[in-house]
Amino acid sequence: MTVSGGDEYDVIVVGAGPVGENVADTVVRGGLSALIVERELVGGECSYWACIPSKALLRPAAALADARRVDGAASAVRGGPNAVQVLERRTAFVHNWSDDSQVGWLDSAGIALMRGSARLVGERQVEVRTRDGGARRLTARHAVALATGSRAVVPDVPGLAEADPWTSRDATSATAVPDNLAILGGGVVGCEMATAFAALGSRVTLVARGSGLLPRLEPFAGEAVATGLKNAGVDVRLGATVTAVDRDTAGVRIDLEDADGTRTIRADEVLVATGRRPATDGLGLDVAGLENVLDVDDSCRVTGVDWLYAVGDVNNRALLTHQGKYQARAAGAAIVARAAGQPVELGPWSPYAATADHVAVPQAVFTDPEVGAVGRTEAEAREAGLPVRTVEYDLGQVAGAALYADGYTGRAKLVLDAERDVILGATFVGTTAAELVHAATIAIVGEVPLARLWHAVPSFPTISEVWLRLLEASRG
Ligand SMILES: Cc1cc2nc3c(=O)[nH]c(=O)nc-3n(C[C@H](O)[C@H](O)[C@H](O)COP(=O)(O)OP(=O)(O)OC[C@H]3O[C@@H](n4cnc5c(N)ncnc54)[C@H](O)[C@@H]3O)c2cc1C
Ligand SMILES: NC(=O)c1ccc[n+]([C@@H]2O[C@H](COP(=O)([O-])OP(=O)(O)OC[C@H]3O[C@@H](n4cnc5c(N)ncnc54)[C@H](O)[C@@H]3O)[C@@H](O)[C@H]2O)c1
Repeated sequence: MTVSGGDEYDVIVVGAGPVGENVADTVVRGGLSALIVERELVGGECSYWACIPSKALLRPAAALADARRVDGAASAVRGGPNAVQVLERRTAFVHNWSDDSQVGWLDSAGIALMRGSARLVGERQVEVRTRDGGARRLTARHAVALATGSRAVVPDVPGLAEADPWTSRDATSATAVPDNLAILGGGVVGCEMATAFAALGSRVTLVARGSGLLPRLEPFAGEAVATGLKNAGVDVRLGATVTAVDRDTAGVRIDLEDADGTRTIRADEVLVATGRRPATDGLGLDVAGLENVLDVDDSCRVTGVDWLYAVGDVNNRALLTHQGKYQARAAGAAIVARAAGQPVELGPWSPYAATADHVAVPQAVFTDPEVGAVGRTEAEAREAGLPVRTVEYDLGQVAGAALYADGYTGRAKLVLDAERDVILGATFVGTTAAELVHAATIAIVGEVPLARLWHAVPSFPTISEVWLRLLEASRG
């Protein structure tokens, strides 16, 4: 193989997902040159196989459910979503898996693109294997930023890998709806895909090994989502371990063990939704003296390697597009400042530090009911040794919620620092509840005292009035 090259850029970014794009954009805006290397599609997992297609699959059923919850509108709703049209709408949102428009954006932003698979081959040296079988050697004058994302984990269950399981990629790019779908994993992917495929007509069995769904969130969120899934016809099996999987001509056979003993379920497809790991295989990390775990500081610079950054899913800090893009803005700003020889202060809330990763990561889960959460759960706050008190409120008691949906059910909870009287965490569960989270994010990041929040008056009659009720409850 011939290695050609000699090209130099100020910054080389590996991976053109949302995070890599934002690192490159930030450094170019800061006056540096940048090349981004991408081996699949510009836009990454989020645009083509994750956030965008999953939300496109979920939204039609949510729109129908919204109408069904309002007397006077419900009678106009006949039947469920049209699966063929839903899949077509999803395909339109992912531009039929073409990245032409995102390539156009890179061009307009002044970011160079090289298609191929990149790996580190020396200090600030990257080799790109191009699709024509060639290889190019590139040099970064200032920094290399790894933004290679994450990969679905397929657990070591006998027969599972051989049974050709779906990962989230297969689910979000499905061209047909399986009659029977088994889902392993009760986290965000498992719950969202169970919601989507049940609405599209699959008989879904969701197998979770823990005692509840969405185990990283407040327990009441997982309980409400489990109830919602059961109401949608999903067979939710908690505390279940998959012991073996086998595929034959009739589909997939899954052996389970739970509190009631052993049993076998059958499905046309099995979706593995048991978490993700950083995509570092073949990246040449050994060249920088690194193992496969990338430890970074708050500017996302890799510990001990001053020219290397790891940003977004690949650093495993927060596997979310918005948080990865936030890291990208901090890392990009730090790269620009360091290139200019300016001091980069990484104290809390500096423009170069992704401080919010530690205290205020927001997440919206698009199940029915929706979940919006930010900051610490009560359990996390207690584990951190913080002085905790909590307030909760029934969202159905808020006038705006009652008007929004007949018989609205939902709940809100604030985790408070009992000494500083500031918010540490917030969780909202209910129809359209994820929209309530950003107010909590602002309060946490701003460390706004409850006494001052009292003056932030929510409009009547919006669901946001839950904030007033929570503050009233916090006054005892
Ligand atoms: C089903 C699903 C739904 C999700 N929904 C949401 C959501 O609603 N909201 C949310 O915030 N997050 C969501 N996420 C998480 C979100 O998708 C990720 O956090 C986000 O994609 C991370 O962005 P990234 O740029 O770090 O990585 P990616 O989007 O994975 O992009 C990495 C890019 O790097 C490229 N690459 C990798 N290795 C190399 C190499 N060696 N050379 C060249 N290129 C390489 C890849 O091809 C890819 O294009 C979801 C995830 C899943 C699985
Ligand atoms: N709306 C959103 O923001 C959104 C949507 C989807 C995904 N995501 C992101 O993608 C990431 C990955 O999602 P995910 O759901 O795959 O991971 P996850 O970590 O949220 O959940 C994985 C679940 O699988 C379980 N599990 C692990 N190994 C298992 C095994 N061998 N058998 C049975 N269960 C097992 C875990 O206990 C956990 O409950 C998340 O961290 C999330 O941040 C976000």
